[in-house]
Amino acid sequence: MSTDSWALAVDEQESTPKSIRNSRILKAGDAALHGTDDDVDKPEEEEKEDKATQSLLNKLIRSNVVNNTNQVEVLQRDPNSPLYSVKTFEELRLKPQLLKGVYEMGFNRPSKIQENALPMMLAEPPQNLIAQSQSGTGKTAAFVLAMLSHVDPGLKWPQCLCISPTYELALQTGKVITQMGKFYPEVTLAYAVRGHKMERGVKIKEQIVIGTPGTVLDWCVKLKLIDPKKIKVFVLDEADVMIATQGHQDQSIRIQRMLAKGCQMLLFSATFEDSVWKFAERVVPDPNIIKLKREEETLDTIKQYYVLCNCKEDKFSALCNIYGAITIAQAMIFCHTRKMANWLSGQLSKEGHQVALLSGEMVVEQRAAVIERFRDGKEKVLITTNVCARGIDVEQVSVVINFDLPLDKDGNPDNETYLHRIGRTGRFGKRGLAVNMVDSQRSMEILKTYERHFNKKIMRLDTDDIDEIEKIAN
Ligand SMILES: Nc1ncnc2c1ncn2[C@@H]1O[C@H](COP(=O)(O)OP(=O)(O)OP(=O)(O)O)[C@@H](O)[C@H]1O
Repeated sequence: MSTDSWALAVDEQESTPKSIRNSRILKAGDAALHGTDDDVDKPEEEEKEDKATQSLLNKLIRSNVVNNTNQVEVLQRDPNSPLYSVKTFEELRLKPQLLKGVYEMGFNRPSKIQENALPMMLAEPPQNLIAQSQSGTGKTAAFVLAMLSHVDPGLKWPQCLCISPTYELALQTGKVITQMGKFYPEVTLAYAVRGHKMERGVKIKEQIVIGTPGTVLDWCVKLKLIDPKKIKVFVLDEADVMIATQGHQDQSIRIQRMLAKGCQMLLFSATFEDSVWKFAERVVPDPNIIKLKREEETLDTIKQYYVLCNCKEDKFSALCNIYGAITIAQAMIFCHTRKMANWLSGQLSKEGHQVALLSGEMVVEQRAAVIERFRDGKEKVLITTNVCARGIDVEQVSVVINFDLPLDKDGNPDNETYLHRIGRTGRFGKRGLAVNMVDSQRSMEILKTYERHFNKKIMRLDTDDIDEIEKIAN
């Protein structure tokens, strides 16, 4: 392929993801918010949610590191070399300006993955690393610290190169670099992302470059702004999201092939399915590997009930009875379609509830704002559909209402989603309450499937009996 044609292809690939490109700011009164669009009663599963949007959303709403009580699994390239792990940032002998930056960010001690990953990344001679752990466990902060540590501020050319799957994700990582490097102003950062137009042959003085694969490739090959041979640290972030975008995998490999032999290669991913693993092995030769398993969710501490209803109005009055009988600090209510979520939101608002609605047509920043307000307790009820809530943990919610039972795209039971909606990980082992609204023979069958699959009794609740409802709160 000629340079120009791949550059064109790259521009196409790097155009904003659909969900963001089609975005507009919604105002109260907008049809889209109130469900008069033709497509609003389609199950949201039919709308493709891209991984990058989900990842960005998680970053935007996360204010703290995710705790994890699982053991970190470390596979060393050289099993005979000692395995270092650190419990404090001091042990890493960071430059004082960086240590100050770390503390200024409110980090007191390394997160679980950082305990092992940081000594490995900062070791001399440099070691390659593939690291996998769920979103929010501190991977970004770890590689940002590694990049900042390896930079020689006296040299005015790119020395660290980080590629991210999208423009927005690159900007988020850039923010972390700026924050952590706050007391290290000699180190500067350039963004190789669409829209940042550069003349051919201009020399880049910034020591760290963060960008998307297409533009980075452009900057290395076509415009010759970066000399790949001078890169000391190469980071490939969000590998699982990267390979979900067509073309990014090949571009990443092309970039990697241009780097010097001694360049340190680091790859991070939240998940590790086979395709990610194959890609990781191509990008990172002779790697050390660190894995941190996700904490398992369980239904052990959840009391599960079902309510028999005939129609949505019935479900709504059952919900009102529950609200009338017990005090609910915060609840999440799941609906199958956007139309249903809109309707319910309207009904509950009329009853005087403070309701937050998370809806598929909102842009990512709007969704993050809704979740943030709910997380801060500004609204007590969050109504959502599957797609919007997938992968998002709102930890303090103790009551979950399945206004519609979760179904997969073929209308069959979806055990994983059921577990994720109502389950809790060990550390949030607080007692929870889940109420399922059953409105047909079919939904009863689906409920029974969940009961059998998890081998946990789902009890009937008569919402016309206030005394009975009161009991479930105890
Ligand atoms: N050692 C630490 N102590 C306290 N907070 C931390 C620590 N490391 C990271 N954090 C914070 O935890 C959150 C998640 O960290 P980070 O973004 O690095 O995780 P991640 O695994 O890269 O997840 P994601 O891919 O979703 O960004 C951020 O708000 C970050 O500032």
